[in-house]
Amino acid sequence: MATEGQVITCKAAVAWEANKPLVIEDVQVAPPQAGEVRVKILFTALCHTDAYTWSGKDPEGLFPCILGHEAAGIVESVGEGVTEVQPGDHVIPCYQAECRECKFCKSGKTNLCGKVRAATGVGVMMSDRKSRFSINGKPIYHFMGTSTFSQYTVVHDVSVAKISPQAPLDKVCLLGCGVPTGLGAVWNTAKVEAGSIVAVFGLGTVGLAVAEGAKAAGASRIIGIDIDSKKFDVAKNFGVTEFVNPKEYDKPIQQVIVDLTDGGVDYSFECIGNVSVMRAALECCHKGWGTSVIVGVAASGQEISTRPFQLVTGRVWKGTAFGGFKSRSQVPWLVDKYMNKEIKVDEYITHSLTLAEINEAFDLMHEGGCLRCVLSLHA
Ligand SMILES: NC(=O)c1ccc[n+]([C@@H]2O[C@H](COP(=O)([O-])OP(=O)(O)OC[C@H]3O[C@@H](n4cnc5c(N)ncnc54)[C@H](O)[C@@H]3O)[C@@H](O)[C@H]2O)c1
Ligand SMILES: N[C@@H](CCC(=O)N[C@@H](CSCO)C(=O)NCC(=O)O)C(=O)O
Ligand SMILES: [Zn+2]
Ligand SMILES: [Zn+2]
Repeated sequence: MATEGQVITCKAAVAWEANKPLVIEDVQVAPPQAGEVRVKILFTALCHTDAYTWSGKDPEGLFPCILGHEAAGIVESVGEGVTEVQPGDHVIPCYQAECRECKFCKSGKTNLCGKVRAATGVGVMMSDRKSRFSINGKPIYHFMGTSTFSQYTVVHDVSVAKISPQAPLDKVCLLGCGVPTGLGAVWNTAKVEAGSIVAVFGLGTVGLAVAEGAKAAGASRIIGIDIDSKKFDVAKNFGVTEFVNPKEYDKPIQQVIVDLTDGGVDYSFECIGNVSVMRAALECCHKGWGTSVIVGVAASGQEISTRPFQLVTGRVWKGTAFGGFKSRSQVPWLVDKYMNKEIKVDEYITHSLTLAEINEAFDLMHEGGCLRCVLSLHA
């Protein structure tokens, strides 16, 4: 049955309130307006940023909403003026847009895009500042411009990457967030050189992708730091060469790393979202040149601090969003790299469930053995 131009009623997981279990609801998804694309989501993974917003600690968190931002699907219909994708195209929604026209996109200095960010930060679409989701007439907010915990979603055309139709959507959904973030933090943000000593704080999906990226960049030592020793075995497969569990030391962890590395590491990455660890990650860097990249997302109200002397003496503090990748241009390239077996994806998937089991999937995220759980939306 043709659905183009019609309201679609489908299943979606709705976060009615912070921290309350998600509820599978029948949701009405309006047709895409000018510059918008309606996507049938086939597979979505869960990222810790979904859990963060759901927890109520995200200053941009609005309820009720449909979370989810690491997914893959097929274009169902497009609004007026959309030229770069058409129904049937295989796509990955991109929470970091790329319009190629705004001041950010044209700067050549950042992957951030300003075209739709003001709307996606308040859960609506740009053209009329309204949501395309509703339940019996009550609007439900979008999330990160993606809302992939729904069988159908509407995204801006600048927020969707067309990918190879050969790519398995149940795998490449991961290329919507965590894996590119880690790889890009190393390749684009830090620009790690061969022979570097690297420290990775937090060995979840993002930290393991940092390790994978550092190995590909030719790092000589990749030190993985995690308070869960169970992470260490699996981390070896992603390139981690040595492990440190801060719980096993009395000294501050930055001192432990400095002592292990003759003065500090060349590059460090914080992949947890803990502001004390962010400080340790900066302070374990080598005097004169060590660079620390903040990847983890810290809760509303949290602030970072260090002695300015740390920066005066040459350490550099940076951050990264989506690993600095330009989404629409580079996600298809990452998909091709996966298809050519140049980057891992399958190895990060530890669990597969259905949309109806989404609350169990969130519970799994807090267990050490879970990296990414992929949900099938139409099973
Ligand atoms: N900047 C971006 O664009 C971007 C993109 C994706 C995810 N993120 C953020 O990156 C972070 C990591 O995401 P993830 O999915 O890999 O999370 P995760 O929870 O799977 O991994 C975090 C790891 O950190 C470890 N850990 C927790 N506290 C620690 C401590 N004090 N010291 C050492 N290790 C500790 C945990 O045991 C776990 O292994 C999250 O904050 C997420 O929101 C940021
Ligand atoms: N609303 C949050 C922002 C959190 C944040 O920093 N998000 C990252 C992506 S995390 C993906 O898992 C990001 O890309 N930030 C840049 C942007 O949002 O434009 C908060 O305010 O804490
Ligand atoms: Zn994410
Ligand atoms: Zn732009």
